[in-house]
Amino acid sequence: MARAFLVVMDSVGIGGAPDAGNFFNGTLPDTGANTLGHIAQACAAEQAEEGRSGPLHMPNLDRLGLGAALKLASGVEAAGLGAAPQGRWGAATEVSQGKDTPSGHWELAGLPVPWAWHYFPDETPAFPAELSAEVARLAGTEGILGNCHASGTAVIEELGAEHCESGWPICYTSADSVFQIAAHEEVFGLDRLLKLCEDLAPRLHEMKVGRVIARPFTGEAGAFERTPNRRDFAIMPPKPVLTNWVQNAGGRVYAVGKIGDIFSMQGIDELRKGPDAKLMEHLHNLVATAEDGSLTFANFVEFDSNFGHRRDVSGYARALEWFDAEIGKVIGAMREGDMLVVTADHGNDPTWAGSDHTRERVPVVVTGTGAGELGQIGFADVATLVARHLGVEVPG
Ligand SMILES: O=P(O)(O)O[C@H]1O[C@H](CO)[C@@H](O)[C@H]1O
Ligand SMILES: [Mn+2]
Ligand SMILES: [Mn+2]
Repeated sequence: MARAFLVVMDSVGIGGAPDAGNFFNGTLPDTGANTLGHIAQACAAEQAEEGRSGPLHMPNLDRLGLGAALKLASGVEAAGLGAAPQGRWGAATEVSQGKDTPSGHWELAGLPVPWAWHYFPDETPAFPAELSAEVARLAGTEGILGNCHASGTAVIEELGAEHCESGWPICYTSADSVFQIAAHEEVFGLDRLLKLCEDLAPRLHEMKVGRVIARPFTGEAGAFERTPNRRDFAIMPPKPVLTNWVQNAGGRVYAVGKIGDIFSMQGIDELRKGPDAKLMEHLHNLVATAEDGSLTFANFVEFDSNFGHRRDVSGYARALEWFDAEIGKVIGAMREGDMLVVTADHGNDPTWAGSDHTRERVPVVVTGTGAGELGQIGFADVATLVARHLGVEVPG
């Protein structure tokens, strides 16, 4: 019987989005942004040599059609990519009006976002006065810090010491529809931060802000570090998605990584979390143990959070090469009747300006179901591919 493994490489876009000009990093439109293409080109030009060397080495995903998908999406060819595909492969275009994680994942799971997200303006203060006052009231503080667009690592460096002194939460946003709160795990308290985000979330969801994100950090001034206790309080998907379809048909659904948060646990039987290295162990275990009829839906976030937003090209390339080697082992362990789909949710070109996501097409490479070109498809076609493989009905 069939099993499906749907694996999202967070932010591994392949350029070519037809509406990239409507999305921005600061004042620069995303036109021409190409996460995988620009990384591969930098590697080939020996401009990504920290902790690795030479052309981007991703033989396993490339053999399935990763380089072919890149070329189809954006016309870009790069050394190290472009083998003759042995899997099914295509380039997917998003229709949801958001270049963020929930928009991408919901649409991959069959639900294009049916509303316009609320974004906060790139000015200081970024938040309306009543909202800031409400955050302070819920936190039990006299005010908030930040109140601006920021990179999360830069903002704790800048305001962390003041936060430790005053106890005021650091609130910031980005080009995504997010309200993020950074606070020191010991000084402010982790439970208190999580409670604050949870209490605040309904009000922000009402405004169509996609997520309230707790960003705990630790350490001393000058050496603050974020901890893995981040939590996203995301708006609920307004309709059933792939996870629900599979569950309703009697299949077990495993979520690995951020998938639980992104879908507010809708349609999910079991959640396994951790840093990406741990998530890969979970994926290997699930390939060995998941039941017939099951869906394993995994997100690997560190491409995005550790390297894309940080504009670290070498780091991103190292992560891609590690991931490719691990996926090679996953493929080797697959059984008859298994389908593996590897895709992405948006771009985050580390060679681009700013520190935000980039609007791009994404690769869709599939193994276990023969070879051939899927061509230019939509994100939601991924849900259909998986559902059909599992024999699950696609509503609507
Ligand atoms: O800079 P950091 O805090 O990593 O924030 C990033 O993470 C958010 C959620 O993925 C994005 O919207 C971006 O702001
Ligand atoms: Mn993402
Ligand atoms: Mn991100």
